[in-house]
Amino acid sequence: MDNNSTFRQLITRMMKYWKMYVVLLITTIIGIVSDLSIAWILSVAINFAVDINNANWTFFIYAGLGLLLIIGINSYLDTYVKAKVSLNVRNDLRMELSHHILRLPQSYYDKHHTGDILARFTNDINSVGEACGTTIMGLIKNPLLSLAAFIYLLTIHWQLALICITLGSLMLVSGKVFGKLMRNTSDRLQHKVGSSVQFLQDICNSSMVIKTFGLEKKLFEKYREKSNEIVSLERSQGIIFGATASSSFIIGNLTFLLSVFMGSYLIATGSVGIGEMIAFVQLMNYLVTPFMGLPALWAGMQQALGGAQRVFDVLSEPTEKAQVPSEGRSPSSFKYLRCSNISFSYPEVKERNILNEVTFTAHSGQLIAVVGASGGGKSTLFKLLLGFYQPTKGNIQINDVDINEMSLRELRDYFALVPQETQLFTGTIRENIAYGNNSATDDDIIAAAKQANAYEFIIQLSEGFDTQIGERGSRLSGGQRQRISIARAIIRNAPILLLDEATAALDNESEWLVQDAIAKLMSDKTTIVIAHRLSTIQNADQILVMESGCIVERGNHEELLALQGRYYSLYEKQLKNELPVEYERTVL
Ligand SMILES: Nc1ncnc2c1ncn2[C@@H]1O[C@H](COP(=O)(O)OP(=O)(O)OP(=O)(O)O)[C@@H](O)[C@H]1O
Repeated sequence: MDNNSTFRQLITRMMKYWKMYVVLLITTIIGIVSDLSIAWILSVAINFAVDINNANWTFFIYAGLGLLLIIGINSYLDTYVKAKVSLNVRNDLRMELSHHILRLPQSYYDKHHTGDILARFTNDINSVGEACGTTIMGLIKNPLLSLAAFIYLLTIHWQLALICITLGSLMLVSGKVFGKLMRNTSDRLQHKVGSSVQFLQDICNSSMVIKTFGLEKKLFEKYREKSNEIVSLERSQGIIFGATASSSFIIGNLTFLLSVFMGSYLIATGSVGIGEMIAFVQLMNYLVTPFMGLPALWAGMQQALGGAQRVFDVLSEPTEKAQVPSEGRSPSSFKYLRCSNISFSYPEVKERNILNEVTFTAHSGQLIAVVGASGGGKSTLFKLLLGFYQPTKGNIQINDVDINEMSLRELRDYFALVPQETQLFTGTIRENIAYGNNSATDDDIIAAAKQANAYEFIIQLSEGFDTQIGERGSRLSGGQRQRISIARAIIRNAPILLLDEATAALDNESEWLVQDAIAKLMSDKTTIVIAHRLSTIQNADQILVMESGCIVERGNHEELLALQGRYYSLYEKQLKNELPVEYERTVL
């Protein structure tokens, strides 16, 4: 995305507040007229002072006081509206970005670090907001003020005005050069800041591993390196800002001094009066100061455009497939799910097939177990069922409908998911269970908690269902987290349960509670389970053994044992020293 297109996109968002910008244009014009009026009043006052008999002091005092009042009100309005427009644009971008990222495909999250997305939400949006208020209005006001001052100067002494404007324009050249440098540095800086936020996020998410493995020193050194890179870029930015400011200062003040010297000469030769000359000097101030500010404003704008580009880059990422209009199919009428010859490779590694000609059918009420070595493609199969990715070959049907013909919402309404790593949200237990079903009542939440064997521990907590569970449920034990996750799936009451069995071992009591909760959840549901403990799936109607993306064996427990193949050796290896535990379920 180039600068122009980024700017166009930004303007589109700003135009929503065109009325505020009209107010700002008016306050800008009033500001400019007030500034020039001060110069005019100065010249009149000095002339009065020189020619005391002609003085109309009453007019002078009223004009001065009136002007001060106008400037005061105008500057309040100007500052307030600029702040308001900034915060509105910031808020709109935050809303737009959050709405968009919630709809981005899973492939986006597989590719991007969340820290990077968070940096766009904070640093980038803030700098864009600033640019939409103070910076852009400065870029409009400064040239206008300079132009108005210049025109006024022309009326006083046009030759002198032309000399001054020629010198002053040199500042624009410096602004252009330094603005470009600033944009480059700021892009690199934003990138580094994003990467350091990612790193910090990883640190915060892994505090227990860091402490246990004694990684504090190593990670601190790594962070120091990242921080040093940021410091070095910020230093470059400081140098560019400094060079911009000092070149503007030198050129501006040279122009100013020149005008003072030449003005003194003109007074001495009687070409202009003292009043006019004072006005001239004041006007030079209005000509030069805005000019001096322009390069820094321009650099700030470039920096903000860099941030805006990073925000728009995310916004231009395509969201999940366009919603197919819902046919009103009801998940409760579920009869079967069929995968027919599905193959799949991830977009980044197209040449590697993760799933190969996978075919199976799950009829209503059945328990299908998927087992096999790590990396065999079991979780990928779930991602396809949930419509996170599309198969590269073959199709998936629910009842008689290809899932591609359903809206994603319609498709996902068929499923409840219990992921391997419980994904809970910061908030209360009540909120976390209720995420499973928007229309859940308090009674539903309590019933789900009871069914998930979570009720007992919840009511023992001081705040009960209103207990805050901490970041991703960090204030709960592993087993408690799993039971909340199961309660969330229970309350969803979807016909198909996708269960990715947790690999983390729990103590016997906790393990029993979790397995009992899962068994209750599975009763009267169609369940597809990724099983890591073969002891839990001996009741399964069909067990699919996956290896390198292919189903290499299928059948029930007894049939597969009798085959004496892959499943048999897995079972032998795993169950030699394990007590068999089975999920009990009610088959419809
Ligand atoms: N987003 C991704 N992009 C590219 N490759 C991926 C992605 N996710 C998984 N893979 C690869 O796909 C293969 C199958 O992964 P998958 O997670 O489906 O295996 P699995 O059978 O569920 O493993 P486990 O039992 O360890 O959870 C692996 O080799 C993995 O490296």
